[in-house]
Amino acid sequence: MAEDVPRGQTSGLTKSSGTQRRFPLPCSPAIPTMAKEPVRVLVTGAAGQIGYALVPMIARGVMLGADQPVILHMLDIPPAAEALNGVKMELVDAAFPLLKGVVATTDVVEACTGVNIAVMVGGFPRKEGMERKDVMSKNVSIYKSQASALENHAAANCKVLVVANPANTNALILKEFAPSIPEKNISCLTRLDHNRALGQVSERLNVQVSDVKNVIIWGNHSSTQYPDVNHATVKTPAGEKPVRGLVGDDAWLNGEFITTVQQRGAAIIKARKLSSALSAASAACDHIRDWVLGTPEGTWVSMGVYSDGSYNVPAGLIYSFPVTCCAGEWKIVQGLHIDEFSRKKLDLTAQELSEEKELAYSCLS
Ligand SMILES: NC(=O)c1ccc[n+]([C@@H]2O[C@H](COP(=O)([O-])OP(=O)(O)OC[C@H]3O[C@@H](n4cnc5c(N)ncnc54)[C@H](O)[C@@H]3O)[C@@H](O)[C@H]2O)c1
Ligand SMILES: O=C(O)C[C@H](O)C(=O)O
Repeated sequence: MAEDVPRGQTSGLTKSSGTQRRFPLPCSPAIPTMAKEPVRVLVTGAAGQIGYALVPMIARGVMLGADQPVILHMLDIPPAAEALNGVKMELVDAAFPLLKGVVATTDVVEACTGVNIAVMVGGFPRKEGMERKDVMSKNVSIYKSQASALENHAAANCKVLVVANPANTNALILKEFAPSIPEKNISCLTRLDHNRALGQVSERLNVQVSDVKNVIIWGNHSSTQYPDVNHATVKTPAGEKPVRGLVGDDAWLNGEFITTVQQRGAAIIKARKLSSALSAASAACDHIRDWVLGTPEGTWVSMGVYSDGSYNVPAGLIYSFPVTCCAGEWKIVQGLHIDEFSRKKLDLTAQELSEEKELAYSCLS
């Protein structure tokens, strides 16, 4: 595989018995620490706007940690090859200490070879006035063909995050056409919606967003998603308090709050004439970081994962659930009370996902 290691980025490293050791530097601890092996991270659609926001975050350690070296694999299509090369040039110019190599290619096999993490952003974004279903036929066929490249060439146990819309259904198609990738390794991004819900609560209560936790996004990354605050809390000097009690306005929480989060993607498109990018890239980092490094004690996050029938969500859909992560594995949070209002919303978004699944298969036949 052609791989360029940015000049000067291996200084201070030497090979010893197949492992890399760091020379003691003036400010380093007396006992030299073992440098970690680089993790290979694939970003498809890397010349696009999410890609442009995402690759520097990964190279800076936002996704995998400040001590984790990475090798970036960037894929785009031939018309974007020159722009992709420009992104690669900028990565070299940024001299990121953690970045140990860059593979920039339009060859899907080269891009997928040996990757440990795959962030699938490549595809056609929704434009103003388009519904997500309009981008379905273009995108599901991409995910069908990239499924086999990942299945055959990625590292064993590669973790896959699908960002491109329709994210849940693209992830489902990828799963179905890559049968040897364990279903627990395939997910889609609803962390952006989760973060949007945290942001709305924090603005409404005028509290730090980092003090709000355990909102839930149920279902599809679409306008049928259900942002649920029934179990969410805010850290206060007097302990953790339920969001519902602190807000004290059920009409807002059951109405405007939900529609604001559901429609936030469309609102960004209306304002920017482009879909969200920096927040999507940041959420993709949050998603992978928590999956790989674990969620904090007592905190859950939302991930689109393969339904096992929990909460009576039909099995066989990629559906967003509250999950906790530990040792690289996610687990759906069980036993949460679902009231009648919520039940209807969980079912409605499941219904849309079943319809999308049918439509996706009809686009592929
Ligand atoms: N899940 C989420 O929360 C979320 C949020 C925002 C955007 N999105 C979606 O993410 C996707 C990317 O958005 P963007 O704004 O970066 O779009 P963009 O058009 O700026 O970039 C997409 C890139 O994908 C490339 N591409 C197209 N087909 C490809 C293929 N077969 N293989 C590899 N690359 C390919 C394009 O050339 C382009 O560079 C869109 O589908 C968008 O709707 C999802
Ligand atoms: O809604 C969209 O198409 C854009 C994106 O998925 C978003 O949520 O910002």
